[in-house]
Amino acid sequence: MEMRARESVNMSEDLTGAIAPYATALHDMFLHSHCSSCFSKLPPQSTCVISCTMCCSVRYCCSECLTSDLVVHSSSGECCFFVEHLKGASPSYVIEGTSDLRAALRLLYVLEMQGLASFDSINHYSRIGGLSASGIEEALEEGEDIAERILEGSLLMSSARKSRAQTNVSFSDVLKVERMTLWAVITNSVEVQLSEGLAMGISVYGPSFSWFNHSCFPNASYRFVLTPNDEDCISHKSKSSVVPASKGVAADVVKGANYHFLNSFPAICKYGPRVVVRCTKPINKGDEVCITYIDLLQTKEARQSDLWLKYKFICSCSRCVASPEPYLDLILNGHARDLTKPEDEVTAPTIEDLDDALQQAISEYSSGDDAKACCDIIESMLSENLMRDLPKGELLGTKHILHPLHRVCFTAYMALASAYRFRALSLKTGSLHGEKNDDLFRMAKAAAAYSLSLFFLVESMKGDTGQYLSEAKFTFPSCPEGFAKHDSVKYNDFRSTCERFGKQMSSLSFHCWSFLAQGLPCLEQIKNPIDFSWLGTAIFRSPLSEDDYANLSAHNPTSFAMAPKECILSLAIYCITYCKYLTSICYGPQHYLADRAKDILEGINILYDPPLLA
Ligand SMILES: C[S@@+](CC[C@H](N)C(=O)[O-])C[C@H]1O[C@@H](n2cnc3c(N)ncnc32)[C@H](O)[C@@H]1O
Repeated sequence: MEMRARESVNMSEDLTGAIAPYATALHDMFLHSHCSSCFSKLPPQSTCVISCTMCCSVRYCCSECLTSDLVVHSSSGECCFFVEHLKGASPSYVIEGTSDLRAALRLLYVLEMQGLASFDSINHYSRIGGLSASGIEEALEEGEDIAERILEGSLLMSSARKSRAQTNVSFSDVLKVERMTLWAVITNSVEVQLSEGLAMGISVYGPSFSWFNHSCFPNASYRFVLTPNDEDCISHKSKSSVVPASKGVAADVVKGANYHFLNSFPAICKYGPRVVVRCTKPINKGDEVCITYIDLLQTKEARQSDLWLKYKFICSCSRCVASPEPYLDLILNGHARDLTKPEDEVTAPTIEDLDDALQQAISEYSSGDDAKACCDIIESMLSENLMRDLPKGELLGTKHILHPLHRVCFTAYMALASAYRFRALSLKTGSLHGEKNDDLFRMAKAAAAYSLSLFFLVESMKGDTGQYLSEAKFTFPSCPEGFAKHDSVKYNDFRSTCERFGKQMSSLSFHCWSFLAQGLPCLEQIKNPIDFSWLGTAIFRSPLSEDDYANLSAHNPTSFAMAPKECILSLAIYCITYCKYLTSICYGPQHYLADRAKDILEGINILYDPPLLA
């Protein structure tokens, strides 16, 4: 099954209304801090918070949430699972959490109540409640962690369902239904990210969301909204702009799964996160609408491996089948590196070694909060291996050479920008005197420098847009503020705004780069963050014309009118404004990120007289 546009749509329009979930489950770590019905944060020590008296494992923010959820919680077997069966679960369930299993218990219960968990649909179509459960045989045959999770999870589900309290529903003795439901949850559920930016739990939606396929070059995104608190963010769209379609034999499934019936399904989850799909590119009538299931800034190999590991399918989207490989993938593969170094200096295993070291540093940082150790490890790795502006002779003795545009660099910059920001924030919470103040400034400066490197790395990946950064002027008062107010942005507006933004960023960065990179050995090697000409013309088309470069170079940082401090402030303003613009395109102008950007910009404006924002 797939979803196609019923009509032509502009970029940044909601394609669906707010779709209610079939089943949701908070991740284990949020069970005590968030409401299991509506996912909202529970007020600390509030007398209004109510727990399930049987298992004491789930909590609710109010009696309405308790009433709306308690039947599903107890009748699905989730309550019994907490009381009797969790202690029998293997360490993998205890460590990785039980949200998939609990969502599967809940899903199976609601489908059974609607008569939608039929053996026919499961056996003939490999579907349950219209949701695809294909790939389960491959998952079980491979016998890896995922197979263990399905086998053990379905046993736990079955025993919890058998010991649940009163139920009139007859359920099967065999484990097939439990297995299929758990697999349908694993492959159709989405991580719910709300305003905290954390993944709070998972949600499974019906066909109106679950039939959107994946593409590594998607034309739609999705956002979550909580009702009734998030009324502003809810899409009031009455008629969906997408319709289900099917290819070949799957045509039977539309009839079998009975889409219209499934979508008139009463909202079992009265509250809980709704999902809204929004287009991020102009879409023509009849085009397939796709979202992404994975991180797209990865090589084709890594993307395919992610999709296989989690969903057991091989992606056949336009980016994956393109020949020759798209420029973005060439860069992510690090193929560009062979332009300036001896071929045998970079071999796959050395890159893998660096990748392993990098992943280890990142996981130590994310699990142990040791941001300093993470920065030290990654920076020494980059300093030793980065090949930038080094005389050719020096390359010969180097064991590993890392191209600055290699994906390892990309991940390293991302981790460093985050770790330095974390360190700056941690210092900010302490007292701000003497050296601490200097440290805070150094950390914030380093975070900005790595974020900027990241920005230019990403810019350089847009090789197909050629003269991307040239031409237009970007003056702050006329920047995308106006566009962001509208729900729908025209593609040409978007392109010209991006061009203006890129041009202005290049110019400002050129003038404050040496100041930002000072004291960071791996960035000090990069003399000019916007000059990627050393990649060679075969792969890289310069973002700026030779005249542009000449004009920029004519001003050296000392003769440039703006002091680095002012440059950095302007850079920050452009970035936040741009972030607000992109957020409004992908998630709508009411999204919490757009609000946060607005607050920061207003905060900056208050400090200036006359105001920076006209
Ligand atoms: C959430 S469902 C999407 C709807 C699905 N096509 C259906 O018929 O119900 C996910 C499944 O769709 C298929 N799928 C999604 N995107 C795909 C892609 N880009 N290439 C191949 N198969 C894809 C895979 O079988 C995957 O497990």
